[in-house]
Amino acid sequence: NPNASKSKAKYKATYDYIVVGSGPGGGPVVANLAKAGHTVLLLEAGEDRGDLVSQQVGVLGITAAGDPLQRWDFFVKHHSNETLNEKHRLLTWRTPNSTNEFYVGTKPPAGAEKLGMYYPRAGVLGGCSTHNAMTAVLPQDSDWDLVAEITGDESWRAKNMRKHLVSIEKNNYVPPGTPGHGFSGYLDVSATSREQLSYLPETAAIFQVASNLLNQTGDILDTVTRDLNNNDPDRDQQVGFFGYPSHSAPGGIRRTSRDALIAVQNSPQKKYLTISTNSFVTKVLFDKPKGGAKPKDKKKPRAIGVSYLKGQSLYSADPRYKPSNTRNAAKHTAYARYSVILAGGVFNTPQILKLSGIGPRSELAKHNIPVIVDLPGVGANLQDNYEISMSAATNISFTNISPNNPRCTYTGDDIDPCYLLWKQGKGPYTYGQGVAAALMYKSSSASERDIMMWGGGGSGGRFRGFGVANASWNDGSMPADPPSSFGFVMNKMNSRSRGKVSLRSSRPEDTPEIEFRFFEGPGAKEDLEAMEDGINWVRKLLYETVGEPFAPFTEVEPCNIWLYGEGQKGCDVKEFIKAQAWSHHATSSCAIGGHGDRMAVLDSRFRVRGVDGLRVVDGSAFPRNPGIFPVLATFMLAEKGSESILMDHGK
Ligand SMILES: Cc1cc2nc3c(=O)[nH]c(=O)nc-3n(C[C@H](O)[C@H](O)[C@H](O)COP(=O)(O)OP(=O)(O)OC[C@H]3O[C@@H](n4cnc5c(N)ncnc54)[C@H](O)[C@@H]3O)c2cc1C
Repeated sequence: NPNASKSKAKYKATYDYIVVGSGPGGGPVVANLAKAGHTVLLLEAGEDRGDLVSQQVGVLGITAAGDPLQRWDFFVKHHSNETLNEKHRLLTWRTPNSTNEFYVGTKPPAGAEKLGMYYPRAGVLGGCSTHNAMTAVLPQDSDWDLVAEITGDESWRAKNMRKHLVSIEKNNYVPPGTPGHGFSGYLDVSATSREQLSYLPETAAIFQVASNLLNQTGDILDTVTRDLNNNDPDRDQQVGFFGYPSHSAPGGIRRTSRDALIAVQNSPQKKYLTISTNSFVTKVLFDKPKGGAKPKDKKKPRAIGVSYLKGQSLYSADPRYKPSNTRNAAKHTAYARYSVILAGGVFNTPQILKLSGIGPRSELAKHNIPVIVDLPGVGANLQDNYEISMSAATNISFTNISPNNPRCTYTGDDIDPCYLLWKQGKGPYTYGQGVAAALMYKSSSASERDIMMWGGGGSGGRFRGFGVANASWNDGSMPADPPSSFGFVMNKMNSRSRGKVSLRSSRPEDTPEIEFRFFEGPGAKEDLEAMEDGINWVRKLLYETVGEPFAPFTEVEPCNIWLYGEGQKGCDVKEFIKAQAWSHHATSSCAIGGHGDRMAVLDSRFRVRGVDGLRVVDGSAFPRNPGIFPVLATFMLAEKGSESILMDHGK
């Protein structure tokens, strides 16, 4: 870089690269840059809470997700239509006069402030990989191929992207040497086993019928070990049951992007790595060079560093936040010789860009933010998977015949018998996933499998979305499922809604406004039909195919007999899906796009358009929400991003 020595003198730049955020996008980039011998500063707003049991035991993710030491609370709108938003039974309100901070439901107490739908995120070292459900499923090949098609950059083709899985994966469930998998990377990937399902005889019996209904032959205990991430050319057409893969090591130990950083800290390259936690980035700093290396660069502003605040709980999504935290925080600046890389996640990366003057001109003007680049795509194109649950009460109870099946408290302490067993390498927490198998389904008009279902007997299908911790739930519209119930939760991939992330204010500590626009715009009808198709398939399975001893069934979801009465009169499945669907796999708010696309925020090498020295490498970069679960794709994207940065180093 011809400007490097000049910049160094002028700005006392101490790092080659600055990376903001340490989730599956940022964490591996930091590690790769340090491994390549470049000095790198990681600025992470949260703390390192790798010491917490809830981060170590994979199935305690839900405990970690509710923990004020780790969580960031966002409240979002599913729809632009407020009447529809108010129908969701998990709508959340702030209750200033109650012992609980929040109320969840549709009949709030007087004076409660409507917040929106709860949307969990993690504000800690390792980002959401420290508390997510660890489901590690590859995106469809067409998701990668799409990037190649819209940008003309053939390196994004699925057949090339697979090498990034191979390089990071430490696979624990296929025979060593299986093509298309890696066995010595930092990211353990394990899958559920036949043993796990064999302890659940009634669930296994229904799964067997479901498997046969999808023309899968063979014993269900064998089919639930199939590799969901296989390298077959027709993988994205394959339906039926598979093992449920998760980013965890044998014994149910969670693996995260934090592990990539720890590996560097334990290596000779640690001298290149500076991790600064409790460091909340507020703005990217730009230089407007008088003359660039090439004439075409002349007018491009260059990112030279960032401003950040140092201190704990500086973002209002942090439940421990107080305005005085931000007021009292020390202000810092750091400079980068080569590049600043934003990886703050799908909500924060567009927020940081906009606060820095990169975004839609009119929105920046509204908040009196000087425009560096008018980039209308920043915060647009927000996408997510839809989720809905389906379940029915059966005639019998579901059992668990495992010799190690105590009643788990999910507290991860010495009163939790499952944690005590886990420490000995036994019991349900060692499985890595609470569910025994993944079921892939292709709705009738889809060209590839487009739905994943997971669940089972007893608690199966009981998940209805995320509720914020410390809330009262006194809305009678959601009676508990009977213990005899069986069901699935459905994830619909590649949903066609396009939402947005906009600034609420120019204060960095304020969370942005997030509107998903579920089932709005082109493709909404097809998405609804696909989800209804999935529900109808489950109904066919339960009410027409599974017989004794389970029948008769009583529908719990979607057409709840307690809500709709005998015959479920008045229950419109599509209306139910529209009102009650939820999501938590958001991506694509700063998307890669082609040269002629004015909504493209990034080029295919992750460079922010219109400026130099600035990239985005996190879930917000995907032009299309990848597959059913985004995290494995984001880990791979981080490898691709690292490759681009290293190839361009010094250019
Ligand atoms: C409860 C839950 C369950 C999930 N389950 C699954 C699953 O099973 N499978 C799956 O595929 N996906 C799952 N996901 C989604 C998945 O974990 C995310 O898509 C993924 O972690 C996104 O990675 P990221 O790097 O883009 O962002 P994140 O993981 O969100 O990381 C962003 C990081 O940036 C930091 N940061 C943000 N702003 C700033 C700032 N201004 N300054 C400094 N640091 C900042 C944050 O603290 C955070 O550490 C789940 C998510 C949640 C919340």
